[in-house]
Amino acid sequence: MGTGVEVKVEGLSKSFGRANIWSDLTFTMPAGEINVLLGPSGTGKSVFLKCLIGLLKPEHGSIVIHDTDLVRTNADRLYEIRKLFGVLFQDGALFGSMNLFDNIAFPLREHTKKGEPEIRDIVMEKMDMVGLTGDEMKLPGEISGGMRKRAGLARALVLDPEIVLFDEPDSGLDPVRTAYLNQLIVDLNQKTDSTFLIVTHDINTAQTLPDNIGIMYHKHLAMFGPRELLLTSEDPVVAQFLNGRKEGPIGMSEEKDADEQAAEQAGNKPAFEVPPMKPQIMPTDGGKRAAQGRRLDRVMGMMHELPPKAQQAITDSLSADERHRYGVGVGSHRRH
Ligand SMILES: Nc1ncnc2c1ncn2[C@@H]1O[C@H](COP(=O)(O)OP(=O)(O)OP(=O)(O)O)[C@@H](O)[C@H]1O
Repeated sequence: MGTGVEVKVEGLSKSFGRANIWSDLTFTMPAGEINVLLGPSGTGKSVFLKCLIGLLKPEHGSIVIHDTDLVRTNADRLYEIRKLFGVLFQDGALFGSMNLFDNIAFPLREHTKKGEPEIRDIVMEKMDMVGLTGDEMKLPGEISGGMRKRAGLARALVLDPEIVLFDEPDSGLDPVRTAYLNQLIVDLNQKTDSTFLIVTHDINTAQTLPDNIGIMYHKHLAMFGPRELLLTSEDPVVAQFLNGRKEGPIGMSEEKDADEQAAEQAGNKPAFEVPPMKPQIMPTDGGKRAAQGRRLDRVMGMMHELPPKAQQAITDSLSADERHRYGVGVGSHRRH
């Protein structure tokens, strides 16, 4: 399996005709980390995923992967770079007439010169990874939505992608299936060390799965950063979205109008307390993901730039060894 790669987005803007979707997106997804992108419906999250894989072209800005700017590169290089991506579409996007084995084998037969014995080994390995061993001969119509997603995930992984994009992997799943899928995503990230970007509307997923969170709002990226920064944020948009509240600047049609906001403020609602952070989902085997170690170095290096609550959340998450290694937490009474 290849390891993940950094994705650096700078000053990215996209319009359709005169309708601007978003402007000036600037953020970096660190190599191998799990990133979640949130935002009200229609803010252009899917459009962003399509820009990443080269299906849409932004008018301004750059997306740099392996020193190549996808926005400006030539068609041959774009074709090569696209092979680094695995994509899990919302419904799994499986071919209805093909059994799961053939669906999952499809990218290998299309894009590689591998022989059938090798293809079989790879398909069986990926089916095992997503817990579908024994279901090779089933048709997509014969299995549950959760299984279709896992089959789509196996197919997204067969070319050993360095970047995996998930478009609402939890849509249409019940909370228990979503919990299993999120655990699977963490375990896969541990195995592959690929860079993951997950678009979701599920708040629990956003609170427990990612290393980093981004929120699209009002045609721009309201905030992107380590989970501790966003999950402790008192920024009205970020806190409203991450806690699924009705009160706040986001309304039914994205933004509340001035009257709605004034009425809310006149109601003298008590100030909203950001609830305590939920712990992040850890790999099943009790080990760590390679990205976790790299991320810790990274966030410890940016501590001084973070607000006190985010700093505290990071300090609280450290093990005794880590506290010792980074020389922090003296005087703190929390123990791990
Ligand atoms: N090819 C296109 N041509 C014109 N407009 C488009 C095109 N694709 C998307 N849009 C518009 O871009 C906007 C953002 O759409 P997008 O599907 O990316 O939103 P989203 O944030 O993914 O929404 P949701 O959370 O509901 O899936 C919408 O207004 C949509 O109509």
